[in-house]
Amino acid sequence: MAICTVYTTHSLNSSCTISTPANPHLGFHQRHVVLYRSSKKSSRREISCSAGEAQTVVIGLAADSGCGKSTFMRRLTSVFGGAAEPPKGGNPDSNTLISDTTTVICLDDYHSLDRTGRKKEGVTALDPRANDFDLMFDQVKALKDGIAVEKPIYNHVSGLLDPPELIKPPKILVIEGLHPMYDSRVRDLLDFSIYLDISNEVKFAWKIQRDMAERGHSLESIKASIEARKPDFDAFIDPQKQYADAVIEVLPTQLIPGDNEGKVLRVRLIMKEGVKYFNPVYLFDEGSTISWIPCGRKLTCSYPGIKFFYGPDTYFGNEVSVLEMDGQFDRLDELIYVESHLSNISTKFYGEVTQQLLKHTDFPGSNNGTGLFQTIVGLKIRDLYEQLIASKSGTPLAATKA
Ligand SMILES: Nc1ncnc2c1ncn2[C@@H]1O[C@H](COP(=O)(O)OP(=O)(O)OP(=O)(O)O)[C@@H](O)[C@H]1O
Ligand SMILES: O=C(CO)[C@H](O)[C@H](O)COP(=O)(O)O
Repeated sequence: MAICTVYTTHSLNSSCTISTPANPHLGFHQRHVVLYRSSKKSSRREISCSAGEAQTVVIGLAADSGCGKSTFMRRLTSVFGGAAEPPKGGNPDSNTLISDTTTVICLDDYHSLDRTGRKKEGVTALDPRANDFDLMFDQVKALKDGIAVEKPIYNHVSGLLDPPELIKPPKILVIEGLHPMYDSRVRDLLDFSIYLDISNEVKFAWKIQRDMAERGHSLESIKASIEARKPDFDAFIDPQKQYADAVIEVLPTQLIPGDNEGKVLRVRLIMKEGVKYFNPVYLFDEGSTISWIPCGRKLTCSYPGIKFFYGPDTYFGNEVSVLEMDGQFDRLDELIYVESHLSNISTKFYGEVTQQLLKHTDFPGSNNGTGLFQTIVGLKIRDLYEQLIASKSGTPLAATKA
């Protein structure tokens, strides 16, 4: 029997106890979750429990708002099978998504200042002063150690901090949002990290598409909101990319000179070398530098065509491999031709990448490098998870993958 700690911000005047079922995956039996409150600050309380050997695998996904995190999460969850849903019977405005294997928590829930508070203090949500990194660290660590937490909820509808929700330790915990790699304590808990690096031109085009077409915002207000966030984005969000194991960089195409419409994209998958359980994907020949135009007999390409690049590089002083795709697919089923020339993609069967993309043609970016690379990173995360679990249980993994 070990002593475990539950971290909570729950606003109850008196303490109460909830029995929770054992978590079979972790071999962990948690006796009680204790909800209590002594002050407005987060509190911790020790309880009796027995912890098993296995741990939750923690993945960090960083990006600015409106840069495709939700879309990426939907692709990742799909790779593991099963749908991701908000906690059943909970707050309808919860930001959490739970599936059989993964729980995705949104780091907006660790805003320490609500909308009014930020306005009063004159800070944006990107500013570390508007976020509670102590609680974020305590709770991610607790979940990684197999301990349930009472996580706050930031309500994007009301702009208020709602009463917390119970999060049980999943097999894979994804922490997504503005700051998963900002605090070194939280960063050290990550088994793998991803940064979605959307260039200003493309971010603007996506924002217009969503906020103007779907949410009725004016062009001026979209421009003003991007400009207002930019200094804090540059200071606190963008620097996190130096820590990421994989970066998906989205830029305007180079196939159409002077294009800044953001419709045709040049997408780069930057993969750090030497990361445990992560072998970078390569095109044709590992370590070579390759430029490939696949358009011809096996791939239909209309203007402006498709161009791939693969090669070694350095990124913030780290050795990386870069795989790049510029352009878009006319026929998604023909992606199999490209897939068959990629190696280390961690598929379980021939054509799995193509199948995943065909399953979700309605997701934004399915016909270009954003969808292709998000899907590949999803497969690499599945592989990393399986290798981590096998290494802990001492079971060798069957060598099957492409
Ligand atoms: N790969 C893509 N290609 C084209 N447009 C995209 C792509 N990914 C995202 N978008 C656009 O950006 C919008 C936001 O995407 P998504 O909801 O995935 O981002 P998010 O980072 O989760 O946003 P938020 O943090 O604001 O909830 C989409 O509605 C779409 O208009
Ligand atoms: O950058 C953001 C992350 O999604 C949001 O702007 C932040 O969470 C504040 O939310 P809201 O604008 O709903 O008050």
